[in-house]
Amino acid sequence: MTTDAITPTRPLSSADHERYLAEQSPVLTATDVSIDYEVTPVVHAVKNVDLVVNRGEILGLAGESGCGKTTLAYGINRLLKPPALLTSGSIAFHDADGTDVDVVALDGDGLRRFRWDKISMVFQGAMNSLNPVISVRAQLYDVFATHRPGMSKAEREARCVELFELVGVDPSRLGAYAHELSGGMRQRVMIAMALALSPQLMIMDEPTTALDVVVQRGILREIMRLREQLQFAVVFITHDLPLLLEISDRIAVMLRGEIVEVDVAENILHRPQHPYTQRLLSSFPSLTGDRGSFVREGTGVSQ
Ligand SMILES: Nc1ncnc2c1ncn2[C@@H]1O[C@H](COP(=O)(O)OP(=O)(O)OP(=O)(O)O)[C@@H](O)[C@H]1O
Repeated sequence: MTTDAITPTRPLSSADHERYLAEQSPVLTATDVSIDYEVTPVVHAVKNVDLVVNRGEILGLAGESGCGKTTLAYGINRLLKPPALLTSGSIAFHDADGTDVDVVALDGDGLRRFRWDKISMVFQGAMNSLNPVISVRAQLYDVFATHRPGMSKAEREARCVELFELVGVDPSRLGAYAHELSGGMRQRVMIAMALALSPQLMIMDEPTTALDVVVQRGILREIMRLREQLQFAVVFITHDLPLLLEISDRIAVMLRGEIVEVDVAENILHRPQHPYTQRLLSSFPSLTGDRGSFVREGTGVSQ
């Protein structure tokens, strides 16, 4: 049997997963989301994805490079640009104030207000996307000027200090320019910016991949501590499954644009259902005790 032969109408999951879902309250529900890149030939990057993100959880999104993780994240946050096109689906954001926001219908000011305020994103390679010619303080001030125009200068400064303390950077570095900060610090600053408006959901796309393991660990611990303290949900995207198993409440596994399995992390590790999940796990010998073949032999997606 090949993984191609398995076209579930919904991702594989377990009773534990259903129980977990039933006990949580969702912050975001994506239904039947499909995204194409309108190039020749068309790339069907995301195919009929259903995904629920619960308030305060860390949902890991796993899958090899090119499977559509980033495209899905951009779709959820309405950041797609041509040639990418959302061809089907609905995305509902369940605000803490009790209202539901139809994310697909947002535009103009409504969309600008929604992004960063409700859902923020730490992009792949974000640490290189700080503006090099203004201080990090000025960049944080910009976020407040756009989204919290009523804030006084003293309030902005106090919030900047608070944010730096939250992410473990000495507030004395607020006046620094990007090139004066280490990679790890820049990434922490990006996380501070993503936290600036207290979003209910943060999407993190390979936020620590470019960092060395010690710095990476420090930042991951910080993210886990922060989400406990501040109660935001995280969609954490990476191809690093062992890392996801450590930090996630649930994990969704993506293969060629589809979510093929979603479950609590414990079940993904010990009782994976889908052959691709099993293969992905076996490619990390440290997880299974066996020698992995996935990476070594490049036997990625076929059985
Ligand atoms: N601008 C584009 N034009 C055409 N195809 C694209 C474009 N951007 C991405 N794709 C294709 O869409 C598919 C999904 O890409 P995407 O970047 O979402 O995957 P990913 O899982 O996030 O991978 P990575 O971890 O490498 O970022 C891939 O086949 C990719 O080649």
